[in-house]
Amino acid sequence: MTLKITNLTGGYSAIPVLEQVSFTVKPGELTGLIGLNGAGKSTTIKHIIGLMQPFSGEIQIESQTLKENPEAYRRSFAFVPETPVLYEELTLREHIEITAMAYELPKEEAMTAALRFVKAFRLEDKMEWFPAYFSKGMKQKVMLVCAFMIDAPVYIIDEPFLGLDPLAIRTFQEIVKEKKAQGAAILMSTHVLSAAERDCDNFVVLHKGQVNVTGTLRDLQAALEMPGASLDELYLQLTEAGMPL
Ligand SMILES: Nc1ncnc2c1ncn2[C@@H]1O[C@H](COP(=O)(O)OP(=O)(O)OP(=O)(O)O)[C@@H](O)[C@H]1O
Repeated sequence: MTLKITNLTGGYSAIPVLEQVSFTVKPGELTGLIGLNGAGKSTTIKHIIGLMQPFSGEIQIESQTLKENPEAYRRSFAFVPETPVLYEELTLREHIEITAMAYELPKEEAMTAALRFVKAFRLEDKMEWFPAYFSKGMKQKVMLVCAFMIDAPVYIIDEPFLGLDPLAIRTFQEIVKEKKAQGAAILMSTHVLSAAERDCDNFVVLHKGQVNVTGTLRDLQAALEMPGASLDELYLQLTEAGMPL
C-alpha cells in the first residue's frame, strides 16, 4: 500500500507547524524522514497516525483516509514511537497477545510470527517479564516485535537507532529489508544520517515545517549540484542554506 501525503498543513494551535507538506512512501521502499530538531518530523508522524487532525490537506493509505474509513486506515499501519509505550501490568507475552487481539490475528499464528522477532532481538528468555524490569533498549525491542509481528502494509518508525545496541540495529535493518521485500511501505524518521544513507531508498528533508527536497540520494545530489556528496554533506548544505529549493 502507498502512503500519500498531499498538501498537509497542520500543527498545535492556529499557527501551522507544517505547511503544504507532500510526499509519498511507496510499497517496497524505505523512506527516511530527516530534518533538524523542531523541523516537524514528529508533528508529521502524529498527523499520519491520527493523533492530530490536519488543518488542510490529505493523508491517504492506498486511497483510504482516517476520516472516511478509520478502522481500515488504522489497521493498515503499524507505528513504533521513539519513546516506548508499554503496559506496566502486562508481560512481554501478554503484549504480544494483546497486539494479536487488537489486530484480530489468530492467536497461535501471531505468537509464532512474534517469536521469530523475539528470538531475533534476543528476548526469548524474557517472555514472562514486566516492562519495569526492561532496559530502554529492551522496551524499544518489545515495541518493534509488536509492530513487526503484524505484517502491516505500512510502517511508521520514529527514530529507531538511538536506543538500540549495534546487534539490535543490525537485526532491525535485516527485518526492515525483509519487510520491504514483502512489499511494505516504511517511513522512518532519524537523525542518524549514516544509517539513513545506507538503508533508505529515498528521503524527505523537512525544514521549518516544509518539505525542502525529496528523492533518492542521487536526486538530492543533483538538486544541490553536489555529485558524490554524502547525505550528511547534503543535509548540512540544505539546512545551512535553509531555503526551499
Ligand atoms: N505539543 C506541542 N505544542 C506546541 N508546539 C509543539 C508541540 N510539539 C512540538 N511543537 C512545535 O512544533 C514544531 C515541530 O516540532 P516536532 O516535534 O515536530 O519536530 P521534530 O522534527 O520531530 O524535532 P526533533 O528532531 O527534535 O524530535 C516545533 O516548533 C515545536 O516547538
